[in-house]
Amino acid sequence: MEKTFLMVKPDGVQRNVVGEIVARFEKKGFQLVGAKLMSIPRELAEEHYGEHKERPFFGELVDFITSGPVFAMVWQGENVIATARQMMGTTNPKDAAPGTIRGDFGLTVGKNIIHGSDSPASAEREIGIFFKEEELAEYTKLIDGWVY
Ligand SMILES: Nc1ncnc2c1ncn2[C@@H]1O[C@@H]2COP(=O)(O)O[C@H]2[C@H]1O
Repeated sequence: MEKTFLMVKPDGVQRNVVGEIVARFEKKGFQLVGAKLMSIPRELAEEHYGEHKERPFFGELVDFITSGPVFAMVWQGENVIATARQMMGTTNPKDAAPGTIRGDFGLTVGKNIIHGSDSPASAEREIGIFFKEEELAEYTKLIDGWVY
């Protein structure tokens, strides 16, 4: 079963939408296998956003993601990487469709509420950066028979 890394960014935590975001993925049928509220150390933020190192907004991005606690999560389910990105909406909330997380809660690309892995390789890398093996729960939900 596919896993992805999702993170409510500092703006989402401050704006009290953690519960609503978790509820959306739960209601969709995905399974939460790991979660924690945490402050990201600068080095971890730089590693997480390493692919953007040469971008002009890199410093701003790292400053922002370390500016307050984030809610880091691992979710599991069929096609969860792509489906979660659809549920998040486009990176820039100004283009995100209503009904998506960024479309409903965000206004600017710098404060776009949520991050989600964009491929199986980045999901594996990001889960490994943020979570230890023992922080992830493997369990069965009886309701899965009504989801799949
Ligand atoms: N022009 C920009 N200025 C500031 N931040 C940006 C810009 N473009 C992209 N980003 C951020 O860079 C982030 C990289 O991955 P995220 O999906 O977390 O969401 C992206 C945006 O929040």
